[in-house]
Amino acid sequence: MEQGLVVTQLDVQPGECVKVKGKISSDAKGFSVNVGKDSGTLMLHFNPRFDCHGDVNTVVCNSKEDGMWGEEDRKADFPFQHGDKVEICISFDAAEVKVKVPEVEFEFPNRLGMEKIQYLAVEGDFKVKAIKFS
Ligand SMILES: CCCO[C@@H]1O[C@H](CO)[C@@H](O[C@@H]2O[C@H](CO)[C@H](O)[C@H](OCc3cn(Cc4ccccc4)nn3)[C@H]2O)[C@H](O)[C@H]1NC(C)=O
Repeated sequence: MEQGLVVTQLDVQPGECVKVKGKISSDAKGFSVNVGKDSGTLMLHFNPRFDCHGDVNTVVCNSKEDGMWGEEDRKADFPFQHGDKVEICISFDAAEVKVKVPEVEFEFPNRLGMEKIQYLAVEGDFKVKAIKFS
């Protein structure tokens, strides 16, 4: 599998936005957008699953602390289709992380109380076209 996009040395503050624009593969099984301190300490692992890990058309969110996954949070909405071009906007504050996609806004607790995003990684069946910080 191709290595996805990884961006380090970021300094994204509360209220600011990380925008990831890209295209979901036409045969996607799943993809993930990860933000946090580094690969082992994630504020949010945002993982739309078309058909993987036993899930079908399910968004799974989680955190990771010192390399250990937290408790998964499965969302009710699945606003993605194979081949979609999407823009995913992630912002946060002391209490929660928000993930805005067309038509739906997902929320996830800022379990680790992280005060900045230093790391972004996009993995799986998603071709990144652009990223923007605003
Ligand atoms: C019921 C007992 C077993 O539970 C299962 O345990 C699996 C292993 O921990 C859970 O799957 C893991 O869930 C994590 C989030 O909680 C992550 O999603 C783990 O994947 C990390 C990962 C990303 N990637 C790159 C990637 C990303 C997207 C598509 C393709 C590759 N490779 N591995 C993924 O392997 C999976 O979500 C979990 N299922 C349930 C229902 O709890």
